[in-house]
Amino acid sequence: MTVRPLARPAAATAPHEIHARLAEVTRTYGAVGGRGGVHALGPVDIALRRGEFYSVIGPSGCGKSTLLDVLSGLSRPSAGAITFEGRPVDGAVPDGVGVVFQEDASFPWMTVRDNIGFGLRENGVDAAEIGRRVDAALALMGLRDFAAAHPPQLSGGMRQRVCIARTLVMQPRLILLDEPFGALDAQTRLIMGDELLRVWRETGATVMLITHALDEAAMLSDRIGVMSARPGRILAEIETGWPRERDSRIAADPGFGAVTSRLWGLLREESLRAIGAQAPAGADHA
Ligand SMILES: Nc1ncnc2c1ncn2[C@@H]1O[C@H](COP(=O)(O)OP(=O)(O)OP(=O)(O)O)[C@@H](O)[C@H]1O
Repeated sequence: MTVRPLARPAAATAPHEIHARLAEVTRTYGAVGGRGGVHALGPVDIALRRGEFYSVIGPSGCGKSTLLDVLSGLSRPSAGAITFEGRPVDGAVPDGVGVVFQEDASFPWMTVRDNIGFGLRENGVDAAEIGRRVDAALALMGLRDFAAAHPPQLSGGMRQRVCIARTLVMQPRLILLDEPFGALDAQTRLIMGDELLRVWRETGATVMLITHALDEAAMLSDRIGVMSARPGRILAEIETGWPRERDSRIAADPGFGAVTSRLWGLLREESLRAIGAQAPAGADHA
């Protein structure tokens, strides 16, 4: 395990192809005339390497979702520059970027098959190609036997698989996930984490995962960006050094404890700061 502070010169990542980059990115909500508002994020610098699995952890309310929103193009940064495959990301989700959210975004009135093919139909892809891609996504996400079911007939984990499949059929080269397993029980989270690792390996996509779970970040990632309390900055980037062929059983690796303790060592102070900042005035005298 190595800790790479962001202050290192860019040459340190030279052997890696940079797939997406945030440079000096900040986001302030509700500022009027350059004053006031909530400074939610930054400045943040992240250089995502093509094909890596990168997770972001940080204290509650530090700006993790904001980071993902600006990187995806769903919202604009207040300052700084974002690029994907060398082109600026500016106010729209670029082709090649797929986003998965925590909340179940499946359409209950459509079958699983129609849910997964939705984006392709909207984009005017021809029926044969839709059929081919949906079949592949159903197989990849273990949903083949449920193609004709409707989401209300499925468990929470399976509904989230439908949402991931719906993103995968668009063949994203960068997959951004915001707490995708947050609503699931602990065992289902582990299984979904393994499925995500398999999808990552089989598609060769770059993945950025936002999570509040240290062990999830430690298990799944090649690198973990640790954020400060709001306004979130990247305090450190930790390389786990795991092999590409891995699953949740990596938690039994002798090095796993060192990764999680390093993460908690960085996060503990920040989490206390985040809670302190949210406590009502005078609460510590109560
Ligand atoms: N649309 C908005 N308008 C005003 N403030 C916002 C908006 N969205 C987020 N914020 C504020 O920005 C800060 C960062 O929010 P964000 O949701 O990005 O953090 P987070 O780390 O994802 O939070 P959590 O840990 O709860 O998931 C918070 O203080 C939040 O209240």
